Amino acid sequence: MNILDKIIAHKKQEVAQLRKEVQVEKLVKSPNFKRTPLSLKKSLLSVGSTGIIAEFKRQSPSKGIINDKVTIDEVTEGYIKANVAAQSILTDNDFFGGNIMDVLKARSIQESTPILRKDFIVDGFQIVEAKAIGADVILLIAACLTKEELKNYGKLAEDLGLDVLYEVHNQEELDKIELDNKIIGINNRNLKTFQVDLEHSIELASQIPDSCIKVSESGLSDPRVITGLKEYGFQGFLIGENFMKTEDPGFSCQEFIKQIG
Ligand SMILES: O=P(O)(O)OC[C@@H](O)[C@@H](O)c1c[nH]c2ccccc12
Repeated sequence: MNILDKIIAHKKQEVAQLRKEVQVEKLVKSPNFKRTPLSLKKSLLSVGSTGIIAEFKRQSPSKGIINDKVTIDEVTEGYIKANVAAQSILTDNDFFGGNIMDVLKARSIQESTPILRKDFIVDGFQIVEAKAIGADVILLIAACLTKEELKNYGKLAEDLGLDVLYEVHNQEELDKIELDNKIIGINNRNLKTFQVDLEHSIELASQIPDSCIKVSESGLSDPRVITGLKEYGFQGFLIGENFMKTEDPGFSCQEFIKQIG
């Protein structure tokens, strides 16, 4: 079994258990559920957007512990100061060391910048939960969902006012998505092998219509690469480890953004 299959199998059990413990009605009553989510699309398209989606990630299956010292509060403040287009926060605990409290805390600190709840969505419950914890955007990973699931979960998110980042790694996955006005993230990292390949992403980008926003994800650590990717029509850049592996991720992000210009 590859790591992605393992994570998904685990996630399905986790959500089944959660569904027994938490009533959807309770989520709907939470204060954050009433807010109007911020739009990732708008943020990425706004004039002068840095395009950087900066991630809070303590650990990962491919890298082990990345940073277990910094707090979500200080990193959120640093990323906001750096003028990121959005924040991405991992909420998977078993493989990435995250939790939903991180999103709740970040939301209580900032109300200006979209928050992506980064998890492996396998159930509509997680989408309702995303809204309840104050997230603005969810991730749908094409590698682990069927065409119907992508459509139905996309629709549920949209009905709740949440934006969706659809993640693909190859043509087969891209073919599962209805490509109109969507935000498409091309993951440079193969989630099954952890191999990172930028070339492959650039090729795939040419298969995405202009009505979509293109986001390049993973393995980005050189500001010059961002400038290059912009020429291929990318408007968003999801960066985690390059910031998180430093002592002060917020500061690293500020310096990085200064270098893109
Ligand atoms: O840390 P990196 O290499 O900059 O990558 C960030 C982000 O793209 C990566 O964490 C990611 C992309 N898609 C995912 C899906 C699940 C968990 C994590 C991810």
